[in-house]
Amino acid sequence: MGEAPVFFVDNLQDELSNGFVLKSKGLETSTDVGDRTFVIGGANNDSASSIGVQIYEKSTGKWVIPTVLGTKPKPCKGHSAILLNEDRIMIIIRGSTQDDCIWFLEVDTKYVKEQKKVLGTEVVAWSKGVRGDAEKPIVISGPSGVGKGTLINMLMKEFPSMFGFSVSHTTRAPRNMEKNGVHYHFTERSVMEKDIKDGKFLEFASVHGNLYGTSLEAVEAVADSGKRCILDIDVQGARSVKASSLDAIFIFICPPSMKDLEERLRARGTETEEQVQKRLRNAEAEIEQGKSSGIFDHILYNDNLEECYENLKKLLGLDGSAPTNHKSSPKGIDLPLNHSVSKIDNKILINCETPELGNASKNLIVLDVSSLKGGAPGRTRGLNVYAIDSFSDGLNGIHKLS
Ligand SMILES: Nc1nc2c(ncn2[C@@H]2O[C@H](COP(=O)(O)OP(=O)(O)O)[C@@H](O)[C@H]2O)c(=O)[nH]1
Ligand SMILES: Nc1ncnc2c1ncn2[C@@H]1O[C@H](COP(=O)(O)OP(=O)(O)O)[C@@H](O)[C@H]1O
Repeated sequence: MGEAPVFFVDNLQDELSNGFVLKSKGLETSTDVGDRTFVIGGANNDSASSIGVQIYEKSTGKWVIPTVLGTKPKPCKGHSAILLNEDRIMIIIRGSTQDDCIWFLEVDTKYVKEQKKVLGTEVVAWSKGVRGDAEKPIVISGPSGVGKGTLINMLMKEFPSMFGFSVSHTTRAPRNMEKNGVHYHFTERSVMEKDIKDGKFLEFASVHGNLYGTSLEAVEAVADSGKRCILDIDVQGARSVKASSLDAIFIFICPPSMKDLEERLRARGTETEEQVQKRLRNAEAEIEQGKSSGIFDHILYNDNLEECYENLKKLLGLDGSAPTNHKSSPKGIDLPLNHSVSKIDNKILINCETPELGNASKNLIVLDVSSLKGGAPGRTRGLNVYAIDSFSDGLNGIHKLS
């Protein structure tokens, strides 16, 4: 359990500093980042704010509507905004569900800067805040027919509550047993190319003559289910993920020999002769990349399937020698609609008015943002939350919300 924050409740910062002032019936905030002002919120719609983003450039006096990447928070009854490290704005949603109240609007992070270059427009990116350090996603690559799918299915079957599969998009035609939305999102090339242009993909690549890609939504859907995300992607995709801020474990699966690989690919019976030849031609280069590119943390040889599977589980700390370190996703925080927000160093202090106990009574929630990890396009992890039950007669106890 981390050290509870040491501070004195009575020297809270004035609530009116940058970003805390709620405008237009509390549904909009404005936060200055350098010479730009980020106005977050939106038109009132059934007394809920659509959480839009507008940027006011002081130097030009112009308003800019940025491209907004990532899944944004649901419409809400208002929010507080707190600038962190000049590159992201923490948003605390009022009156939201427990696990949906902390979000980060990234305005100048590495990922946003990259996407600005790719898209050629002003960009901001949403990243949902999650508590604790969930398990890193797992990227598994390897030549066609090596056994990636077989090994992943074994993991998902043995640990159904622990792992979730990132369902890729592809322009490839479905195989007999493949279901749309389960094995892949089978997609028209024009649709996929538009979504890529709109920044909806974490990575994409042309593989064996078809387009494949991992949408941000696919990764987030697994994270939201509280499971550890498994991505089955090619070496090009692994290279892109490695360069992104999605902190993952990279595993390359090698065949015992090219002869074995050819036998397996043919025995699977899912490709035409031409496709088999193309995949085998690509396999040699992929294996070379897998071994020498430095992308992969681990290289596993899939000779005997059971042995390879045991080695994979050992890599993931699942071989029974260590307690399975699967942490059930911690609960969110119970934020009442009425709260005020202050910041002291890396501590965000949320004063929760508890009218039912009279105005004198206050609960304090402290968010420790000193060890944040990850961020868009994935989740922002490492948020530590403490609750301090304080009544008019002084502090009544500090405890970390587990
Ligand atoms: N970059 C990238 N590669 C992918 C993605 N989904 C699948 N692939 C890779 O595309 C290649 C072909 O996949 P598939 O057609 O299912 O054939 P398989 O490898 O024989 O199972 C494999 O190397 C996959 O790892 C993706 O979302 N992105
Ligand atoms: N260790 C192994 N020994 C023999 N056959 C295997 C082994 N691993 C997988 N296979 C078989 O090889 C074929 C390709 O496996 P698959 O999981 O589809 O590969 P990938 O997903 O990497 O293309 C399948 O028919 C599978 O049953």
